[in-house]
Amino acid sequence: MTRTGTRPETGTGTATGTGAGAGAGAGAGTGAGTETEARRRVAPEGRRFLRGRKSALARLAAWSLLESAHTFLGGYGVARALDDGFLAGRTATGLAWLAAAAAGALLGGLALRGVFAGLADLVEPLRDGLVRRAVRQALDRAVGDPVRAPGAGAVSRLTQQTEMARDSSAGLVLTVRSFVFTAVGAFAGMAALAPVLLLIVLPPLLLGVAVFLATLRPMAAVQRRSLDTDEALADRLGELGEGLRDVVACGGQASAQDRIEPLIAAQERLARRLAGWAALRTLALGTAGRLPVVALLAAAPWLLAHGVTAGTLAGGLTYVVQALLPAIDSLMTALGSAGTRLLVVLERFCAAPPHPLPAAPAAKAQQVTGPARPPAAAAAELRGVTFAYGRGAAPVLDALDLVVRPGEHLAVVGPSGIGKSTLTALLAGMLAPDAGTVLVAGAAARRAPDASGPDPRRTLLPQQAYVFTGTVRENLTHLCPTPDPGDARSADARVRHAVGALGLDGLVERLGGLDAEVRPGLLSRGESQQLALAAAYLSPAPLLLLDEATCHLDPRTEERAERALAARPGTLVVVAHRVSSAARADRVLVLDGTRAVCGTHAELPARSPLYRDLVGKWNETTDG
Ligand SMILES: Nc1ncnc2c1ncn2[C@@H]1O[C@H](COP(=O)(O)OP(=O)(O)OP(=O)(O)O)[C@@H](O)[C@H]1O
Repeated sequence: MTRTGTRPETGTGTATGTGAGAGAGAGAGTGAGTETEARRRVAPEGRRFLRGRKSALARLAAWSLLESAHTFLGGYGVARALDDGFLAGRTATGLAWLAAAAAGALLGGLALRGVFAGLADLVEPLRDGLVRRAVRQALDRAVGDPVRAPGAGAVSRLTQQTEMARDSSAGLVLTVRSFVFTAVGAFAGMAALAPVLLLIVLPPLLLGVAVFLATLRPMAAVQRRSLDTDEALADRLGELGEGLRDVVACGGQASAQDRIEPLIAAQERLARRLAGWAALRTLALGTAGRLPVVALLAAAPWLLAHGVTAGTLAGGLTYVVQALLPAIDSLMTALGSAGTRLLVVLERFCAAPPHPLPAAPAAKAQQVTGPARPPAAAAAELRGVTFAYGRGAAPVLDALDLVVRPGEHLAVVGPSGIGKSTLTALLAGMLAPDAGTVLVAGAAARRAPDASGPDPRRTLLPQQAYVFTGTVRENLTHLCPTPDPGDARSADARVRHAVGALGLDGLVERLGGLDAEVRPGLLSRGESQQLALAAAYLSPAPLLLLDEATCHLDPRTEERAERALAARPGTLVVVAHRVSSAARADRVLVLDGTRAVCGTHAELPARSPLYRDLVGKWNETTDG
C-alpha cells in the first residue's frame, strides 16, 4: 500500500517566494489594484491582532494623553508667561508659567518612557507571530515538495522580513500615535488661546497632509514592484551563482545576461520613479509643516490689530514650530517608508499559502510524503490508485498517490515482487486501476479501446528488450514517426547522435553499421538492451518508462545510458535494480509494502529503513 501526499503546487516561491519578479514588468495601473487587494488581505488580520491586544492599546493611549498635556502646556505656558508675566511686568508670574511649560516637558519625557514600554507589548507579539508563520510556511512547502522547497536563503529572507515588519510597525505606532496626540494637544491649546489661530494654521496643514496622502497609493505600488524586482534579482543572481561554472562551460553568458539585465533596468526605472514621488512628498511636507509658520507670521499684524495678544501669537508659533512641525515630519517619513514597507511585507505573510495542505489520507492508505504537482503540470500522476491481480487478491498497490513532474528523473526501488512493474504498467496504460486515477500528461493513462497505434505520450521499455530482424537503423527508429524524404539527413544525424550519446558506436560498428541486418538471436541480452535504449532515446514520447531495462548492462554502460536518457527532453521513470541508478535520479520512490516514501537520495536514508539498508549494503560493496 502506498501513498504520496497530494498537494497542488504553483511554484516556489518563494514565496515566498515566491511570485518574485512577477511585479517587475507590471504597469502602474495594476499597482493600485494590488495595493487595495493587499490592504483587503492585511486589514482583517490586523484588526484581529489589535482586538486581542486591547489592554496594551489602552496603556499606550493613557501614556499618550500625557503627551497631549505636555504639548498643550508648552504653547499655553509661553503665551501666559508673556501676556500675564513678562509683558505685564510680573516677572515671577512669567517665570512660573515657564516653569509650568518645563514641567510639561518633563511630563512628555515620562510619557515617552511609558509609550516605549507599551510598544513592546504590541510589536513583539507581532514579530513572534510572523516568525512562526514564516517557519510554518517554509515547512509546509518543504514537506509538500522537498525538491522545490524554499532554500535557506528564502527562509532567511522571510525572517529578515519579520524584523522589517517589527521595526516598521514600531515606528508607525510611535509616530502616528505621537502625531495624533500632539495635534490634539496643540489644537486644544490654540482653541484655548484664540480659535482664530486654527483658521490660519489648519488650511495649509490640511492641504499638505492631503497631498501627502494622495502620494501614498502610487508610491506604495512602485515600492511593491521594487521589492518584487529586488527579490527576483536576488533569486536569479543566486541561481546564476550556483550554475556559474556550467554557464561559462556552455558559453551561456549572453543568455544569463539577458535574464538579469531586464531586472536591473526595471529596478533602475523604479528607483527613478520612487525619487519623483519622494520629491512630491517633500513638497507636501513643506506645505503642511512650514506654510502654517509663514501664514502665522504674515497674519501677525492683522491678528495683533484684532485683539490677539503677542503672547497668544508666540504660543501659536510654539505649537506649530515645536509640536506640529516635528510631528508631521516624522509622520510623513514613517508613513511614506515604513508604512508602505510594512503593508508589502505583511501582505506576503497574509497571502494564502501557495501550497494548500494535502487532504488527510484515508485510514488504510500508506503514507508517502513527497512532492506533488497539479494535474495539468504533472508528466504522470497517480491519485489514490489501488490495484490487485484478481478479485479477492491482496492489493499490490493501495491508495497510491504520486506525482511525477515534467522533466523529472524518478527512480522506483523496492524488493522483488513489491509492485514496481505493476506501477510502470499502470503508467503505461497497460493495466487499469481497481480504484483511483492514473494520468499521463493530464489525461487518462489508459486509452480508449478504439485508439490505434502506439500511445505517443509514453514509451515503456521492459526488461526483455524488443529487437527484431531488420537493419540496425530500423531497430533504432521504430518508435519514431517516419521522416519526410527531405528530412532524411537530419533523421540520420539524430540517429548518429543517439548512438554517440548512449556509447553504441562500438556495437554499431561491430554489427556492420546502421544499415547492417540485425539477427536478434546473435545479440547478447545487454546488446539488445542497448539497442532498445537508443530506440527509446530517439522516441518523441515525453515520458519514458524503464522497467529494469538496463539490468543486463554493466554499471558504467548503465550509467551512461541513464544519464543520456535523463538529459533527453522529457520525463524519465526508471525501475532501478541498483542503488547507483537511484542515486542519479532527482527523486526516488521506495516501495516497501508497508510504507512508501518518496524523496531525494540524500534524504531517504533518514526516512526509509529499507532505503537505509539498501544504501548501507551498496556502500559496503563499493567500499569493498
Ligand atoms: N499477471 C499477474 N498475475 C498475478 N499476479 C501477478 C501478475 N504479475 C505480477 N503479479 C504479482 O504482483 C506482485 C507485484 O509484481 P511486480 O512484478 O509488479 O513486482 P516487482 O516489484 O516489479 O517485482 P520484480 O522486482 O521482481 O520485477 C507480485 O507478487 C507478483 O507475483
